[in-house]
Amino acid sequence: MSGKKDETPLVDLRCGAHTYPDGTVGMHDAEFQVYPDEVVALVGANGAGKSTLMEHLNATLVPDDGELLVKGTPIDEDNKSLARKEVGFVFQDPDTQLVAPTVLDDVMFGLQNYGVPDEEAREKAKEALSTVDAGHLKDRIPHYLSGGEKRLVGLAGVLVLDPSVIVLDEPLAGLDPERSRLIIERIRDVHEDGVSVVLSTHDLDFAAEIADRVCVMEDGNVVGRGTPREVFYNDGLLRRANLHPPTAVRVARDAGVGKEMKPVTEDELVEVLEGEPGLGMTGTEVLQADSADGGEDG
Ligand SMILES: Nc1ncnc2c1ncn2[C@@H]1O[C@H](COP(=O)(O)OP(=O)(O)OP(=O)(O)O)[C@@H](O)[C@H]1O
Repeated sequence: MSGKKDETPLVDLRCGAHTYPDGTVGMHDAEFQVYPDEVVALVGANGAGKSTLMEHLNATLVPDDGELLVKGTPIDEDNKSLARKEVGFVFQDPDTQLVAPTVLDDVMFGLQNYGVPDEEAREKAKEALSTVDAGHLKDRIPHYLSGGEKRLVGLAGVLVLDPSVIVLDEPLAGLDPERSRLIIERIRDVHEDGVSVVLSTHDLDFAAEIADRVCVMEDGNVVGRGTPREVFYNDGLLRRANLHPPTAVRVARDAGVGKEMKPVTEDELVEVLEGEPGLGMTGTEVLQADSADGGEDG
């Protein structure tokens, strides 16, 4: 398990239950913490409760019973703005977030809501856009941007508020490999700048590559958590949650290697395979052969 437990969490959610207005229980008996300086991946099958949990982290949703603490402060009706300020949410559907006539106006919007004067807001918004390599988009109409561009602008709109935590719902959904790579790099930059990141994903290769901790959800509950190595080599847990292990785990097993190191990423797998005498293929060749076979996705 990750050694974060002694630190005070930035966000501490205890949710007895969350019931939607139509009576569907979206989440129950769940606890979830976000610690300083970490990337947490939330994984689980469709309908497992990932979005429901994430929307509790900035008090967009509130538990029927339970509580949310942000930096140790309990959040209630009167101080939800603290949760919104500290925990920035980047929606899966970027159109939900982009409302202003231009990209720059959009990124300025949150700051103006907090009473930041226009000129200062404009400068900060430009800075946030360049942080995510989207400065060139500032005069565009948000609605007409590509999916990847919208995702970057959504990220800038959240970063400009200087949050402690950003929450990204399926940040790679619908993106081509190049755009995905760009978003992954930006997430890494944000993390290096000291912001903790929570993201949900169906792509376990991505989770293995980016996360310090992985939390597994099933049927509205967090049923397992640990480092990527702990979670992705836990067959019983993955089966229970209807998940398939990441590519590196499957290939290592098929090749009968890596029992000590337990590779979870492509780079770790290559390292293991290249150290393996008499394999007959380099690590890269094995990976190519796996993808030519149409290696099943997580
Ligand atoms: N607005 C809503 N009204 C009623 N039920 C909802 C609502 N939103 C989600 N649910 C239900 O809550 C449960 C958890 O849904 P949630 O969207 O949190 O899952 P998820 O893990 O994010 O799924 P996916 O991977 O498909 O996005 C599901 O049974 C879903 O049908």
